[in-house]
Amino acid sequence: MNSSIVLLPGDGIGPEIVEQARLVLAKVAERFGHTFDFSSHLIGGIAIDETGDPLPQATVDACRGAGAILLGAVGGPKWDDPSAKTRPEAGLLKIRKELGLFANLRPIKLFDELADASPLRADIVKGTDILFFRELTGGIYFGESGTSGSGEEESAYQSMTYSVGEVKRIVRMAAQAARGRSNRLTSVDKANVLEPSRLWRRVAADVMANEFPDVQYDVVLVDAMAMHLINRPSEFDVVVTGNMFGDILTDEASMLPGSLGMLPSASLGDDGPGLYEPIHGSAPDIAGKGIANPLATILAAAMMLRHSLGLADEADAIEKAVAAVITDGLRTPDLARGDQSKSVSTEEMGAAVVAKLAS
Ligand SMILES: NC(=O)c1ccc[n+]([C@@H]2O[C@H](COP(=O)([O-])OP(=O)(O)OC[C@H]3O[C@@H](n4cnc5c(N)ncnc54)[C@H](O)[C@@H]3O)[C@@H](O)[C@H]2O)c1
Ligand SMILES: CC(C)[C@H](C(=O)O)[C@@H](O)C(=O)O
Ligand SMILES: [Mg+2]
Repeated sequence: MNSSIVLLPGDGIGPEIVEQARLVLAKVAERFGHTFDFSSHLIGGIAIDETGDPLPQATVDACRGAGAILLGAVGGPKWDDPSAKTRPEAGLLKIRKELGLFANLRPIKLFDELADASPLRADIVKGTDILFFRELTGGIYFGESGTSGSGEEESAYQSMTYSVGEVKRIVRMAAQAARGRSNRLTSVDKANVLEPSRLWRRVAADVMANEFPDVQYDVVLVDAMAMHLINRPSEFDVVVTGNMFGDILTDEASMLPGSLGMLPSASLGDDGPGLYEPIHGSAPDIAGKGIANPLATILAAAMMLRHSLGLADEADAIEKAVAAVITDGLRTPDLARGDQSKSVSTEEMGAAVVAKLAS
C-alpha cells in the first residue's frame, strides 16, 4: 500500500475541514496500526497568491506520487476578478484532467436521524440512497471557448463535446456499481436539445443492451430529473450523467440529506491515485468562523481509505463514528435547523468523531 496522502487544503473553509479529516485519519491509523505519510500542497487561490499558478508543478508531482489525495475546496471572492489571468477553479479542473479522473462518484445518502435537517418532508427524503456518477473530464467544462467583438456585438462561447469513448467508460463504471447495489441505472441527459446528449443516449443504450442486459436501465431528461429528485428520491439508485448536469443535480440533491456539508465525493480514473473531496466549495460566507461542517470531508476520507488504499474496515469505522455522532445529536449550524443554540463548531464535530474512533 502506498500510504502517502497528499492534502490539498485550498481556500476558505478548506484548511479548517481538511485539518479535521487529517485528525480523524491519524486516529484511524493509530487504532488499526498503520502509518499515513501526510504532506500538504498548494492549490487554488492560495497557490495563485504564493506562486502565481493555481496548480503549481510541485503539486502535480506530489499528487502523481501519492497513494491518494484529499482536497478541501478552492475559490473565493478574493480571486473573482473577471479580468484576472487565472482563477483558483482552473487548478482544480487541471488536476482532475492531468490525473485522468473521469469518474466523480457522489453518494447522496440520508442518515436517518437527519431527516429533520432536510428542508423537504421527512416522508419524502426517507430511504434516500443514490450514487451519482458525474463525468468529470469532458463536456462543456473542457470545451473550446473564446470571446470576440465589442460593445453590443461582444459575445462569448464554450462548446460541449462528448466522444463515444468518454461515454462508454463512465457508463460502464456506473453500471458495474449498479450491479453491486439495487441493479438499477438511470442516465440523465438533454437529448431533446443537445447533440452531445443524443450521442450520450445512443452510446449508453448500446453499452447497457450489449454488456449489462441484467441491469434495469432508464433515461430521464435533466430538467425533469431536477424535479423527480426532490419529489421521489427513493426511486433512484445509480445515476450517470455529464459533467455540468452532475455538478448542478448533486448540489440540489444535497438538500435530501440536509446539507452540502454532508456530501463526500471520489474522483477516479483507470489507474493512479484518486482524489477525494467534499462536493461543496470554499463557503466564503462562513470561512474563518469555525462553524463549517467537516463531515463531508471526513466521509470523503473514508471513501479514500476504501477506494484507493484498500482499507475497507478502516473506512467502515469512520462511517460508523460519523453515524454515532449524529445519533448523539451533534449538529453544526448547517444541520441544526431551527435550533442553533445547541450547535457545535467544526473542531467539536471533528473531535467527537475522533473520540468515537478511540472508544
Ligand atoms: N470543489 C471545490 O473546490 C468547489 C466546489 C464548489 C464551489 N467552489 C468554489 O467555492 C466558492 C464559493 O462557492 P459557493 O458559495 O457558490 O458554494 P459553496 O459550496 O462554497 O457554498 C454554498 C453554501 O453552502 C454552505 N456550505 C458549503 N459547505 C459547507 C460546510 N461544509 N458546512 C456548512 N455550510 C457549508 C455555504 O456556507 C454557502 O452558504 C466559489 O469560488 C466556487 O467556485 C469550489
Ligand atoms: C469549483 C468547480 C470547478 C467545481 C465543479 O464545477 O466541478 C465544483 O463546483 C465541484 O462541484 O467540484
Ligand atoms: Mg459543484
